[in-house]
Amino acid sequence: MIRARGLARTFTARGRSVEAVKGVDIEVTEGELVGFLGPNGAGKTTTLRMLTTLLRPTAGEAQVAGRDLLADPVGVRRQIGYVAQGGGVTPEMRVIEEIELQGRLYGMSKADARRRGQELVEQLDLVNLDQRLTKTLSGGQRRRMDIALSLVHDPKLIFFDEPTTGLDPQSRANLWDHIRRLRAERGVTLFLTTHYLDEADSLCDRVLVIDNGEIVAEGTPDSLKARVSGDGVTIGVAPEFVGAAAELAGHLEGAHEVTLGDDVVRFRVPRGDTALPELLRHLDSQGIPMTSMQVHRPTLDDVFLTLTGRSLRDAEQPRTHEEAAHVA
Ligand SMILES: Nc1ncnc2c1ncn2[C@@H]1O[C@H](COP(=O)(O)OP(=O)(O)OP(=O)(O)O)[C@@H](O)[C@H]1O
Repeated sequence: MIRARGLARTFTARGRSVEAVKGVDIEVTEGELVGFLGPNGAGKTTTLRMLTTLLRPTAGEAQVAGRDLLADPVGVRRQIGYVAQGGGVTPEMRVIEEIELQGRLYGMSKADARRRGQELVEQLDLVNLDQRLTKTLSGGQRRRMDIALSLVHDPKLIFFDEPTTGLDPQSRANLWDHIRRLRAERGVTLFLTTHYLDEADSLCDRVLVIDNGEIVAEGTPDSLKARVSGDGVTIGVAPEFVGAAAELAGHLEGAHEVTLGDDVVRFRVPRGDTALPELLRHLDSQGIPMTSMQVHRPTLDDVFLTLTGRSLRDAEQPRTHEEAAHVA
């Protein structure tokens, strides 16, 4: 569905060059739900805008939905849907009118646009909202309408730019359900950007991690997490036993990163669930009581930390609006 090679974009802002995307390769197969994860300013939106023909790459090439991005941008546009961040709608228009208008813009007859509008309001749970003015919709309802708009021409590939940014947890969960259903019921391929770790983890089949314009990792959320060297284990022991307990922990197979606290020992092992009983036996045999234990499975944040030395949360940088305003 998507095959990009060496896709790059450099911006020139006030004589300064910003390499927003530094030659990325992207492969997405039909029916996949792929997440593009990275901190603010990593290059996600720029990549998405290139793949959706809104921005011309400085270098590279891509096939998107079977069309050549550079040679046939109009063909690409016909095949894809794009749900932008806060896409523009007419505030004084009713939801159904907005969707029907979109159908008309795609060349549908009035009757076809009406039929399609009905289908989509049903599909996206907008039936009771279809006569509302678009400006009165809540954030989550608005996102559902944006999705309906992007689906009017029945695209097989849909791009979402940060679909749930700014939504409360309940609306986010609701939107995830809609996104999952889109894939299950319509078999569409989905490519979304996000800086939410939980979104990438629970929604996406596969995740591409981008940092500073480069893809630093890719794989299923589980395989990425498996690359982090093991589970994090924290055990509690009385302060006088910390040294001895750390020594025992350090001898477990594959144990590393052993650190000592006042009354805790932390370490990593390939499998926390099998290492803990073994450690418990060793502690018992030395008469050391364990007061607490915790196994922390690696998260995508641990993946990012391992790859870049920074936490994804710490890596969040405020966007340089000033730069964006001065594109040469
Ligand atoms: N029009 C522009 N002119 C100059 N620099 C730009 C422009 N657009 C983006 N950039 C810069 O390119 C880099 C990547 O930006 P991009 O918007 O692609 O990041 P992002 O990962 O989508 O971030 P966010 O999560 O904030 O949307 C940033 O350093 C940004 O400041």
